[in-house]
Amino acid sequence: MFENLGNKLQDILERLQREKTLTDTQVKAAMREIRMALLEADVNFGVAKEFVARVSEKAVGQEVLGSLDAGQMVVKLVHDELIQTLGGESKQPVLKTEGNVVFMVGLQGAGKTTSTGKLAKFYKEKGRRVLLIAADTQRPAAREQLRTLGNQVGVPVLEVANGETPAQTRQRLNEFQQTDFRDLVIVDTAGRLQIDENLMDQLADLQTALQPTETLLVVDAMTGQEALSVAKTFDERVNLTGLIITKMDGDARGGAALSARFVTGKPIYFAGTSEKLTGLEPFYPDRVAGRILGMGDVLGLIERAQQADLQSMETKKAEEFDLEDLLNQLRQIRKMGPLGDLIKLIPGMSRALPEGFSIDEKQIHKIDSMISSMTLKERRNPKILNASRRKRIAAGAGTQVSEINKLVKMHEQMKDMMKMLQRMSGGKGMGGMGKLGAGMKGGRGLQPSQMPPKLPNSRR
Ligand SMILES: Nc1nc2c(ncn2[C@@H]2O[C@H](COP(=O)(O)OP(=O)(O)OP(=O)(O)O)[C@@H](O)[C@H]2O)c(=O)[nH]1
Repeated sequence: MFENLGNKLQDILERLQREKTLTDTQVKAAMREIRMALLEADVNFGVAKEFVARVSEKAVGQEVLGSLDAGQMVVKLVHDELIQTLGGESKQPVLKTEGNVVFMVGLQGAGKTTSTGKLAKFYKEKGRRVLLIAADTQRPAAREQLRTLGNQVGVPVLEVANGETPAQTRQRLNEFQQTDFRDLVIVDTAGRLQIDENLMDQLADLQTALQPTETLLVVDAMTGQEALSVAKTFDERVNLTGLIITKMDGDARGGAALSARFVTGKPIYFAGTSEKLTGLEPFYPDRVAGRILGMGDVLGLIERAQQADLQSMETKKAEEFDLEDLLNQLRQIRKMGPLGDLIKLIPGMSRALPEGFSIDEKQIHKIDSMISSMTLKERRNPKILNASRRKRIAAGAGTQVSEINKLVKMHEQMKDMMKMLQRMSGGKGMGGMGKLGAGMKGGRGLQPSQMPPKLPNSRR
């Protein structure tokens, strides 16, 4: 997601940065290109127009033209404007101590049921007592899907029976609460392929009965900004409070996320980043803007590392990090999401990597079998592997010698990455990184003032 847009914006901005000073004509030309790049990424026309108008206006107002670091100032303006377009400050549902009811609405296939399961996991891990309600009576399989997700997360699921009235559902919820009190109830409602009156009536009735404190529209990023066209109708009938954008891990162009705030007027609370239950992240406009401009997302990386509970990394020094550790960590990291995504969170990496770069998950399996075919001594110091050992290990793992060579190289790169992270944590290992994250304005991400001085070098 955002890869094409990011590359284009970075190219335009890099060109500006190479100039000593900027003329009015240069800035205007760049703004036209930015607008084109946004439109090609399927961003709403009005959003693209306003985006460029605001950056241009500020560029004039701040007397960028003629100033010495004009290019860098434009980068900052674009970065700031991206943050604003994505919603400005990160917003999250405000939960009370008890009595929280979250309604999940959206079109069929948007990812409602999956996101309901993910939210249950997210909040359960925050100490909430969650109950799920499977209210999708249109599609019996959806109730079964939610039951399975509930089992996986370890939260109960109350299933709405066919023909049950909203008042009866309320009654059953009250009875449930008396025997097994829950402070957060998440309701997976019925979806349709298209908006239909009957569905809206049903949702509105259920809403009146259950009185949700949050009503979240789930939208599919792969559908592009078109996915947002339903928001108005949903909002008119059930008063949306926020959005969840799913399938941000796909190759969607970014139009939905970038247009969402402008088109719907609602904040994006969460982004779905995989099919797995762990694939849900609170949405941070500043971090996403940083990723689009190739500035990475160090805080996102730290959070994932912490969640993966990378115990040995806490104490290991980068130089000591060997293939045995890599094997253990890979098994942990795989729980956290695709490695290709993690690497792109490192500042500068999205530009440094070859176009279309991705890590095949099968590749990770292969790495696992390659390391498993080595002796402990070799895992500790892979540089001792001579040609014949590399050949035998490759055969044992069902792969080529070139793959073993790549693995040894990747190990070195990982050590470099760790060195960088450890330097940032003041040499305290990954354990210290949490303190760094917490120290950064409530861990909300890099602020514009903390931007790297230049955009990372392109693939020149
Ligand atoms: N890659 C990816 N796939 C997702 C994500 N969220 C949901 N999906 C997939 O999208 C498909 C549809 O998801 P569901 O949760 O069944 O959709 P729904 O909106 O509940 O659909 P109905 O119950 O039919 O209304 C499933 O295959 C999910 O695994 C995501 O963030 N990333």
